[in-house]
Amino acid sequence: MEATALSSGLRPLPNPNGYRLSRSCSQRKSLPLARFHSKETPFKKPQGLSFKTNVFEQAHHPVAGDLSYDDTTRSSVAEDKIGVLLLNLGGPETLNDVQPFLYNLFADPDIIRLPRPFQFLQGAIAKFISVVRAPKSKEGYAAIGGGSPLRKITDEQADAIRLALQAKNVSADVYVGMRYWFPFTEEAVQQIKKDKITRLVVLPLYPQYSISTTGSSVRVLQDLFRKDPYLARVPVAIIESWYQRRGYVNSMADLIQKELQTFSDPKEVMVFFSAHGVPVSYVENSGDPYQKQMEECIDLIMEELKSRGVQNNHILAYQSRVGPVQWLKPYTDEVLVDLGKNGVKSLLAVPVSFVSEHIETLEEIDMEYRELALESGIENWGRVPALGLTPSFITDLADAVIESLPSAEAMVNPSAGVSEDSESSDAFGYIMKMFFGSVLAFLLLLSPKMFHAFRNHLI
Ligand SMILES: C=CC1=C(C)c2cc3[nH]c(cc4nc(cc5[nH]c(cc1n2)c(C)c5CCC(=O)O)C(CCC(=O)O)=C4C)c(C)c3C=C
Ligand SMILES: [Fe+2]
Repeated sequence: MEATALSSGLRPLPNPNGYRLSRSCSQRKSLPLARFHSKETPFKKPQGLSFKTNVFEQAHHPVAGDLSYDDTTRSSVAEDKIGVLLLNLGGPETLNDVQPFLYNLFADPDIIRLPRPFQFLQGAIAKFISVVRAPKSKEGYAAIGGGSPLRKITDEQADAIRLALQAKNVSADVYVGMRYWFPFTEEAVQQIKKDKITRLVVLPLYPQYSISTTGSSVRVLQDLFRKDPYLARVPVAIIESWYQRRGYVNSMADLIQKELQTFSDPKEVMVFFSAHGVPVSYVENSGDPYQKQMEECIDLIMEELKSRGVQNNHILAYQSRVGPVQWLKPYTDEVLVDLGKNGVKSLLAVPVSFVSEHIETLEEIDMEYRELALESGIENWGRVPALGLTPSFITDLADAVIESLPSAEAMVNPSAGVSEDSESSDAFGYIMKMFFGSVLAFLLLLSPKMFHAFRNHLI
């Protein structure tokens, strides 16, 4: 997989709604995919690539928490002003934010992937889907208190990582950059520049890499860095995935082991890993490593539990599908029904693709799936909390940051210079796109199948 140079050919887009617009798909160049790693094919750091690192080599570090700055970093790093940028999805903070948040999400060309000739319709399609889906989404957010807890939790995680780094003699400013809501990645990057950070570690809060999550956020970041002469020269390391780190695996195993004890007969409990899905085409056509990494992640957690004498049966299924395409299978709702039919009586749900509580744990798992499971014959239901501020987990993320510091490299080769925006703004083109886009959106709106597919989780 190569780290393709991305053009920074961005221009400001008109913003009729007053909220954030993603750039249009037509401005997009090919996405540099993550370096993948597996047990069979150990990851090797590619020669000559910049702006990415991978902590596979440190994945089997013996004990989380025993690293300190002096152990691993070169002396030149000591003079740096270190920044850590946590990347996350973001979530609507009020019900009024839901539709614009959904708009930002569906306007992302890494979420709705249109064939090139149709890419100019991205904005109109995003508008259509966000308007159609908003009522259903609002119901979900209303059920969990009127908004997403993601910002608050991520801010707390940022603070905890800062303190964990401090305890290891690393002084760092920790920033939060969200992809689809406040504080946006762009805001975080502006602050990083203002604070004159001279070495940056980028830590996406997704254990497994997907084009739709880490890939999308990193693409935005690369565009921002390549456009700015100061940022282009800041050494940056990106920790692309960290599901294989001992600290993460052990922390997950701790949570599962603890929760199993709440059942009257822990040995009989089916451990049910529920991961956020992605469309199958991501994996099969675009090489998204998400499914493979997810399966490896589950294996590692189960191996760890086994080594502790915990031998429960387990299963992995995928939740939260949207729209009229095939998503990774098996689907969580279908598996729950089958397990109930097949006589499983006790089930422990484990959210595994995300490290904070959010709408899909608090509403989809705790409410929708719990109800479905109980209706299907499952009698005893439990759910493992998201890792959140679990100390062993936070300490391990701090270790991952420290380990990656020496490998940070500038985004842009100084001799190559910084690319400038090349596309001039074209008002006529924009009006034409909006006109045809609106016509298409209107036609889509008239299609009951499309309406239904985007309004509900299920097709
Ligand atoms: C690893 C995690 C995630 C992947 C992969 C992912 C892919 C993905 N998501 C959508 C559509 C939606 N996601 C929504 C919310 C949402 N998604 C994730 C994580 C992943 N998404 C999280 C943590 C959240 C919740 C944020 C919060 O507010 O708490 C939503 C909005 C909620 C809803 O209406 O259901 C949508 C829509 C797609 C299409 C996709 C892959 C292509
Ligand atoms: Fe999602």
